[in-house]
Amino acid sequence: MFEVRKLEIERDGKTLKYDFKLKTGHVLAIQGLSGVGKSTLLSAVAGFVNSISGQILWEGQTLNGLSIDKRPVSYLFQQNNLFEHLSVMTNMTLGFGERPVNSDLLDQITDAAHELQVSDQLQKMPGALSGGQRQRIAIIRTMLRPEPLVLLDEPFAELDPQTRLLATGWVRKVAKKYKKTVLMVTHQSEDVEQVADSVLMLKQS
Ligand SMILES: Nc1ncnc2c1ncn2[C@@H]1O[C@H](COP(=O)(O)OP(=O)(O)OP(=O)(O)O)[C@@H](O)[C@H]1O
Repeated sequence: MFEVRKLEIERDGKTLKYDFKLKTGHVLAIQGLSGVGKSTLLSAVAGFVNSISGQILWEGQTLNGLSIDKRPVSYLFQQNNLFEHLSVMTNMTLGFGERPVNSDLLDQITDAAHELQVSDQLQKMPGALSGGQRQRIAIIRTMLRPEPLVLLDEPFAELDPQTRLLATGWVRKVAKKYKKTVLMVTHQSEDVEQVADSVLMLKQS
């Protein structure tokens, strides 16, 4: 179980409040108006933003006070997900610990890249990719990393409708296969239907 219990965060002179539970292995879509605090919630779960009160709990253990690198979290930011000085393939394999990476992981990356139609991009530098290609690379890396809790901030924003359908289907499939617990910010109701088990609608308090 993932639980956010009476969490309060001060931002921009406002107090943002969160309180919800999500079953392990479920995908939650987070929606709400611009500025309501969707990205702030993901940042707090990852440990980039501190709360003034409340708890974030994963499998009964509090994450409050744990440093960013100790949290069981894989995070796709809204922007800047790739290191520009490293090839796409090296970017893909960051965060998996062992070097050289094992052949199972390479197979998973190759299969995912094929499915999301970015196989031809793996040997390039990130600067040579389109926004939508970068986004698919970042989605693959975030989903395949070993951490059980996945945070996706508008992961499909730069994709055309057809590619979006491909990517949403893939995210759902991988989330279920590897029992990932996913918090996904999205403005699109199609994404919610394709990927999510439930919806959290944030409102200004
Ligand atoms: N780095 C920051 N420092 C201070 N305040 C911030 C920061 N980032 C966001 N805020 C403020 O926190 C509040 C919530 O912002 P947040 O980015 O979480 O909203 P959001 O729901 O994700 O919006 P959007 O849909 O536009 O991405 C807003 O009032 C915003 O101005």
